[in-house]
Amino acid sequence: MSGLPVATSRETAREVGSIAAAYKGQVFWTVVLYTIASAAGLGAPWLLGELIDSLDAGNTSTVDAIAMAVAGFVLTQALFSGISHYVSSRFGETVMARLREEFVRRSLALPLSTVERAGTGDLMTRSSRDIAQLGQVLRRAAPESFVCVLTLVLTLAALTLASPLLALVALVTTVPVLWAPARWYLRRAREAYLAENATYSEIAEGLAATVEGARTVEALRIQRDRIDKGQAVIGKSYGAERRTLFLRSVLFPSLDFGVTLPVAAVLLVGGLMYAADLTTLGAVTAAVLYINQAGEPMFMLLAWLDELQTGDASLGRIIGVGPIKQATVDEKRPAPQEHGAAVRVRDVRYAYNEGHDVLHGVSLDIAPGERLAVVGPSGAGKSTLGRLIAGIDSPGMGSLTVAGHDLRDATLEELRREVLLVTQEHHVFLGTVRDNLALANTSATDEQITEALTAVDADEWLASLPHGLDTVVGSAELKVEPARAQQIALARLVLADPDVLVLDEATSLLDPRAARHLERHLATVLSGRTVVAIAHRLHTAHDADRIAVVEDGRIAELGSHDELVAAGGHYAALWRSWQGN
Ligand SMILES: Nc1ncnc2c1ncn2[C@@H]1O[C@H](COP(=O)(O)OP(=O)(O)OP(=O)(O)O)[C@@H](O)[C@H]1O
Repeated sequence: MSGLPVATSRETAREVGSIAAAYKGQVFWTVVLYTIASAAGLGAPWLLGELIDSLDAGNTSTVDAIAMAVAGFVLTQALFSGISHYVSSRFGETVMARLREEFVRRSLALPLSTVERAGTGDLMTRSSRDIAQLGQVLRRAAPESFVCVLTLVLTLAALTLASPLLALVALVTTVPVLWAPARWYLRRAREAYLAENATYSEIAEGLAATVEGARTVEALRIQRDRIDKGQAVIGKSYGAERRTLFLRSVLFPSLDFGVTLPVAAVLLVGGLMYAADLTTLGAVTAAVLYINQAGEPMFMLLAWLDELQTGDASLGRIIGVGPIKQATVDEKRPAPQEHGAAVRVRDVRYAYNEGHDVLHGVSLDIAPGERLAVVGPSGAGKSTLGRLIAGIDSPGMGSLTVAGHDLRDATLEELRREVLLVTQEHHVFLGTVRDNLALANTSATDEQITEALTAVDADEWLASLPHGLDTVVGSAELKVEPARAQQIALARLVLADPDVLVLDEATSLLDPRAARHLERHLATVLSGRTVVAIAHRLHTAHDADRIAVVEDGRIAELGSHDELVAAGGHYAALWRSWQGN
């Protein structure tokens, strides 16, 4: 199982840039408000230095005025900090909403085969844990880090004004001590957090598979095996968590040291300077207060770096899900005037695992509106061919077009309009019958939904429901029988009304008589659409315009029922044994 892709650091940086550009106004006001709040915080130490110098000079008349001014600065800082927090939280929530919506769009635009290969656990973890982690970064880490940087720059400027020499002492004792551990940490953190998050996906995937397959696990008595597998993944996750914990346990003590050292150095050098009459007591006091004040943002900034790293890893996982393929107005293809599209398959090869082709150069032309049945032994490659025609997988070699278009270039909307696949697996979502059917066509009226259910012989079932289309289905109490779910899936197909339909054993759960009745009824409703019907029951083949017999990944026979029976090949043998049964 291969996980979904993760965006590179450059791609996440580009995404952050595009978010900042999209919310210029909010970013601007957040910066302005935080700058005012941070600048106001610098007034008090300066004034306290002034106060000490005045008292040192025996002047007490300015004490009240300075105390009032200090109170004014403190109040201004508190007020603007509050407003800044409010503005940045709103900004964070807005961006989160945008990212969540984008994540859903990206996930829905993923090719089914990609989701199948990645497993649902990865998507689930990205949509829950990663989004929550990113929310924490946007709401707190990003604005707080910004405030820390701003406060540090302004504090350094104020410190330089108070005493350039002491500012130099502070810089010399801080930067090298913090630089080395921060650099060491940053070089390792992204990879380590990505690895940690990937293990959460694996845990979720394993749990989801065990829960979904609980019956099979019970039947095969493989509980121990599932538990062992779960524990192995948890062990891996524990290892990944220990790695990030190790990184943090090196970073944080270094930060503590790097923040305390300059205070001691400035006190020492400032004391010596004062003793040598090179500075005033007020300047040393202001310098020490500034450095002390800078300690907290410095420590916080490096601590937030940790959060920013996890946020970066989460953003990479969220936007890495895939680009959103949207047709521009020019690219949009005109809707076909008539239903039914030609399917052209040319020398198509396909392998699930490299080097093991399951289709060995299939070529096939299906005319618009033709019904082609595909028959053949189990494992011959019929479903694989169906998935390729439906655009779920792309051919490894060769070309495949529907109405002249290569499905690889199609947007999700175009794909939906052009070709749909119905297999034996169907899901009935918890909701009303109407909601379940309108999934295929959100603008469908009640009348159209009823007609679609009639087309698949489910009209009597609908009439028997206590609240008709408003009846809620899909929960444990209102479970829909698998055969009924198959009818619902086919009714969705009628509502979606694509040009090409691929039916892979789509009526296999119905009894043969009901299946044949449904297929004939459906054929009338869908007349004119191109249909590829993969079938085990040969009555489907008998009713089709042409039949393709697939054997060992190749088309072994192709022709109408009568032609193939007359030819006396594999199909004729199959038909004889089917009739015998
Ligand atoms: N997801 C997959 N990963 C790997 N191999 C696969 C996968 N799906 C199918 N195969 C293999 O590809 C080959 C063709 O399978 P396919 O399902 O297309 O055959 P089929 O003719 O539809 O069989 P059936 O009638 O049993 O459904 C088989 O050997 C099968 O084991």
